[in-house]
Amino acid sequence: DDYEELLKYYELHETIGTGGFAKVKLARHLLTGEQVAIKIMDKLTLGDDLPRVKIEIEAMKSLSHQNICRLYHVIETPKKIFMALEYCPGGELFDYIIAKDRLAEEEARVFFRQIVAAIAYVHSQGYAHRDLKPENLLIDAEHNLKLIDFGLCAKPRADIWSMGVLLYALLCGFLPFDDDNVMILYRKIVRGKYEIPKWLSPGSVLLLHQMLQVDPKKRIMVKHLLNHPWLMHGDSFAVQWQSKYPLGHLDEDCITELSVFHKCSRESMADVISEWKYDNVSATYLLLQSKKAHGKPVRLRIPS
Ligand SMILES: COc1cccc(Nc2ncc(-c3ccc(C(=O)NCC(=O)Nc4ccccc4)cc3)c(OCC3CCNCC3)n2)c1
Repeated sequence: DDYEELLKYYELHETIGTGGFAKVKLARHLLTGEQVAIKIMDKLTLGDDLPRVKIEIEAMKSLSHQNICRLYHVIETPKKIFMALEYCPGGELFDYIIAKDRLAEEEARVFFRQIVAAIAYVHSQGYAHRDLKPENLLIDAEHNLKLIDFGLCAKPRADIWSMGVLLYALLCGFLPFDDDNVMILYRKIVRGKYEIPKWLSPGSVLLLHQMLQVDPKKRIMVKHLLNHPWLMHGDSFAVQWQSKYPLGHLDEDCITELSVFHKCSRESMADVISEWKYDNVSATYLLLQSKKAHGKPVRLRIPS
């Protein structure tokens, strides 16, 4: 059946989310013991969306960044597409903001710097996010943000306004433009007027004004956000948006552990990994790299 291949490498646990055309389940990768999110899509349900899904999966294979959920493994069967993705134990930023009512300016700044870094990186790879919202930003084990669910379109300008809405939600705990009636909501958006709560600092009010401009030409550009005074407040430095894990660089310890496990030379192991087939070798290498980044031993489990 369609799950046979998947269950060779993962043990499946509870469903952690259901989106439009996908279900996301928590799972554990057997060889490394690491938790992953398995995104399950049904080809029949996808219908005409299948080509777009394939394009986005190809795009995700080239997106490797500390603030973007990593793709580890793709398994395609007659009826299903499975994607093993980075699991974020902290859940959605949306729930985190609700639980805290709103974030202090310092915490909002740390998170917002990570959002700007992720978007600057996605743009540098020639993509734009289509659906920036607190539900699509997850919190990892080190309390860092990870961007998910890319709808890939080439309208980078659209992302600045969405980032302004996100920053407003972080600082205020509610949205700048909101209404149950979608026509009233639309009118509020094109009018561009929003409430400025008394707790907002003058610096944050100015930045929001620069991002929430109705006229896209008047909006601040991502490259000017990277060293914007509000983002640099305190002794911070400009946002370091480049990837810490460029695809070309392979980690020696992970190669060694994999070559010992597969009883082959380190050179041939490095060659196999560099093919980036997004099979179990890719998943095992990337999950070993993740273990190392989290201070865990770079070790594989002997299958029982
Ligand atoms: C602990 O409690 C909790 C509670 C909640 C979550 C977690 N953790 C947690 N970790 C990781 C994920 C995940 C990672 C990556 C991707 C992804 O990158 N997709 C990108 C992607 O598939 N593009 C794409 C490719 C082809 C076609 C179309 C698009 C998708 C999902 C997750 O999901 C749960 C959903 C639930 C609904 N809101 C969004 C998150 N949840 C944990």
